[in-house]
Amino acid sequence: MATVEVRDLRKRYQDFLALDGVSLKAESGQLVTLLGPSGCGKSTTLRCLAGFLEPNGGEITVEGESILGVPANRRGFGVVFQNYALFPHMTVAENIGYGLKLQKLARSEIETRVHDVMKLVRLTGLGDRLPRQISGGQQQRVALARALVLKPKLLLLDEPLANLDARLRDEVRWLIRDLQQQSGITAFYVTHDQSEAMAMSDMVAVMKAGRVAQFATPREIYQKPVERYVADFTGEANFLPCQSVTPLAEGRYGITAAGTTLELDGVPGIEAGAPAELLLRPEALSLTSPEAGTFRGRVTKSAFLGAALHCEITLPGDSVLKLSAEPNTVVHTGDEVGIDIDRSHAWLMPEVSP
Ligand SMILES: Nc1ncnc2c1ncn2[C@@H]1O[C@H](COP(=O)(O)OP(=O)(O)OP(=O)(O)O)[C@@H](O)[C@H]1O
Repeated sequence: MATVEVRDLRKRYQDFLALDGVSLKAESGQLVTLLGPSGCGKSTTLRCLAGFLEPNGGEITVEGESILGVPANRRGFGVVFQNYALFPHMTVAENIGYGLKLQKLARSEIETRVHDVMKLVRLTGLGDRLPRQISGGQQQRVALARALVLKPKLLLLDEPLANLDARLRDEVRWLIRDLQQQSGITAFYVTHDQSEAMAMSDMVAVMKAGRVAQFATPREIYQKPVERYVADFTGEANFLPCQSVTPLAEGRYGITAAGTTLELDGVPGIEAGAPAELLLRPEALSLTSPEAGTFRGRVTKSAFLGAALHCEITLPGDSVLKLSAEPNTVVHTGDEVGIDIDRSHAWLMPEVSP
């Protein structure tokens, strides 16, 4: 169990600044996800944590003690990567027990621990197979077992599900989360998959070009993003430009958007008249009659998707809202409709340059 803190981490590759002041913290027993598009610095951050890369600035502490300068093999961390890197000539059990053998533990203890961890990751019965004789999902579970058997202080996972098909991803994802929670181990998890991040994490760091755009719980990241970049990266989103913004209280605003005046919550500190936009997640929107809606617009697209009817409504000023309606709703292209919004799911954000 360990509290891990990363403060103002900087890493330069030749003249390219890959990390430009990354700060985040994992409380003991938490799973913290680094989420972001390719190239934003997720793996670089994880490699600095693992000790494979030396940062150019900043600090990493475990239980308040700096670990910079401690070699990777002395950190006591478990590492699982997307390419499992199993030893091809060793059996599953030998792969899992390899680290314990290096620690020169007694054979009987190695056997017990390997047996226990194989049960935990549901590999019982496969101990004598070679890596090429088991499936991709099973190989990834071997990699996980190999890390867990060492009872690491910290588990570092870099896109561990990337090579698995959709069904296996789901299965291994829940297995990782279950094991991490049961063992109470602190973990950092790298992914570019938003749903994976939302489902598994205690905290999410959304990364943008070598920085952390927002560090918060999955719920906060989704419902209260600090800017469009975060909102876009964490799920379906509609954005409506605001014509006027008036701060009413800390984090509370009066706004006008698409001809409608509203009062709602948003990112604290937006100034009167500053450029701002309204985030409306699809589930915040429902169709109603033109007279009853918060907004009024015309249906420009509708498609039956089975569980829902997907609709696109164009508002005055040409903004488009996408929403899911009840599947038996009858609407036609060109119909005038009203849109009701659930204010608790509407959120005002400052317009930030990309
Ligand atoms: N050894 C290196 N030399 C030079 N540039 C590098 C090196 N490793 C990474 N970079 C660059 O640093 C940036 C961050 O890379 P990093 O691997 O941390 O990104 P990432 O968010 O993990 O991306 P991905 O999801 O594609 O793995 C990228 O622009 C990458 O091209």
